[in-house]
Amino acid sequence: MKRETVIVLDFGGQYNQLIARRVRECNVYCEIYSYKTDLEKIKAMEPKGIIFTGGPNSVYLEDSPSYAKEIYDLGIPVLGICYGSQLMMHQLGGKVCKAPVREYGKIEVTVDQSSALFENVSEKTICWMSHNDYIEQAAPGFKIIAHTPDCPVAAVENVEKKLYATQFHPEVLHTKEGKQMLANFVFNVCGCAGSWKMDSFVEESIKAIREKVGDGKVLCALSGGVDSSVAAVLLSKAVGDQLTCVFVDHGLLRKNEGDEVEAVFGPDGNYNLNFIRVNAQERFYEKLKGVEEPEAKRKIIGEEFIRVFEEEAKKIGAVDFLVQGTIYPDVVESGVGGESTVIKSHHNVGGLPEHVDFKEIIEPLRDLFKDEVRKAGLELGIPDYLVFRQPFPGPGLGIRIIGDVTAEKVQMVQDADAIWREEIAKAGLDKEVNQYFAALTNMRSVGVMGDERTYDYAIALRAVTTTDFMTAESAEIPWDVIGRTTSRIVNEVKHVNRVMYDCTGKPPATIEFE
Ligand SMILES: Nc1ncnc2c1ncn2[C@@H]1O[C@H](COP(=O)(O)OP(=O)(O)OP(=O)(O)O)[C@@H](O)[C@H]1O
Ligand SMILES: O=c1[nH]c(=O)c2[nH+]cn([C@@H]3O[C@H](COP(=O)(O)O)[C@@H](O)[C@H]3O)c2[nH]1
Ligand SMILES: NC(=O)CC[C@H](N)C(=O)O
Ligand SMILES: [Mg+2]
Repeated sequence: MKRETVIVLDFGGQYNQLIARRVRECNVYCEIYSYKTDLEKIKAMEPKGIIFTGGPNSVYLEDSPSYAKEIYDLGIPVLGICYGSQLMMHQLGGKVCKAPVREYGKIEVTVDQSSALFENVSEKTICWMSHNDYIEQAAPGFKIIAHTPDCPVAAVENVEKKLYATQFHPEVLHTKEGKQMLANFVFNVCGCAGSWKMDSFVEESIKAIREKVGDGKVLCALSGGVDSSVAAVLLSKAVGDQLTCVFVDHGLLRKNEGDEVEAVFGPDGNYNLNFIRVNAQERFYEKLKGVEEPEAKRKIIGEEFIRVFEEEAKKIGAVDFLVQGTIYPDVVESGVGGESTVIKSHHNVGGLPEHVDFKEIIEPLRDLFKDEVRKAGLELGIPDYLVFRQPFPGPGLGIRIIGDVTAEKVQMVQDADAIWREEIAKAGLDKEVNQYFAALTNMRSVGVMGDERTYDYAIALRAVTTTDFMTAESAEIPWDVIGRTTSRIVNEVKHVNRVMYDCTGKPPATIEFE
């Protein structure tokens, strides 16, 4: 019997992997294919259902991604999401145009009538929207099943043809009952049984790594962060002594971080690893001198990392494989996960140089989200305090200092960041807030301190709550915590005379500043 499969057709949305993941959470196997995939190929897979993703384009413009119209006549259920919903309406005779009011963020959606898609969903339900265009008129044969004050067509259905579409994104957690809606599509509309189970990820990965590596040598890029720690422990279980972990101190780490990582993973630490710490501060500062453009900075850091790994590999001799703790969000934001646009080149994906002197890069966590990586970490017996640490980006403070990077600026942001982290921990907020840090805006402004005029830098404080780091909300930190932090920073950190709190969510901002 064929394995029950739902196919996600990728039109360039940012959340495609989330859609696949929600389907997998229903115990239904799911794969993502580009919209450029031939209809015959899709038909041959005999999917139980097809989901069209969102995407940045406008369906009514020429050259926007489209698909063979026959897909709607196969009798296979189709769910269109955002761009996907607009495409379905556009192709089947509805009208899509620029919306008079664009919707962004959480919006209350009113369900107008019962539908297989909305079983067990409240009549008024908070959904997450992100669109500039809208469906002005549904296609003939479709019934409008939900709306919002600014969006007359928030969801439609054609029961007979098993076609469904939502302007909002059910796959993101901000859509309160989105999981239910996707489960409704998968079970009620596609008629899936939900008998597929994800095999034990850890076990399968260890087996696959052993097969690939054989008796070769492996270098693991270890930052001490969650992802590479999980990758390193996984690798060490798989190939033992054939593994060497290399930790690079590029001078863009948080205060005292180099020593802390060494204490855990080094010779006196808890793991029996071949561990090398490379102090590469000077060469990174030299390469970054005077560079302001964020993507240029990311690429320089990405390349320099690799050059350091290559040099270390040469010293060890005969190293074929480089392991990185890359996870899915790194891939999608770098714009290489399918049809999505480049938001920022993560140093370990889009920031990699063209030529890398290893036979192969192994990335065992590449398809997982952060919370899934954490689950794998726990399964591997890594202690809670390591598994639940907040993430820290590979390019480090290099992308938290807007504009050019200097050793003085690094010190400012390190000191401010240490104060912010200390105050957050003291207030007992470190478990609730998923990522928090200080950044150095490149802005200088006038202040007055001790009756003297100052013309100094502004620090921005950031704290966000999120589960998957694909979307995030600015955390509501009590004012007294922000106040205490502010006065400590301006008093204790030289050349800072102003502190701001970033209230923006993601989107429209991102978590990091560059
Ligand atoms: N300072 C570093 N030294 C060596 N490798 C690094 C360093 N920083 C990042 N890397 C490599 O780049 C990968 C991606 O970095 P990233 O910050 O996303 O992951 P992480 O540090 O492992 O986990 P976390 O997201 O929790 O910080 C890491 O998994 C690691 O392989
Ligand atoms: O290893 C990394 N290399 C990078 O180049 C990078 N850029 C962002 N991040 C982390 O990814 C998450 C999402 O960040 P953004 O909202 O800023 O894209 C957040 O957790 C960021 O800290 C990175 N991690
Ligand atoms: N998120 C999306 O899929 C956006 C679809 C389309 N570009 C719009 O703005 O309406
Ligand atoms: Mg990190």
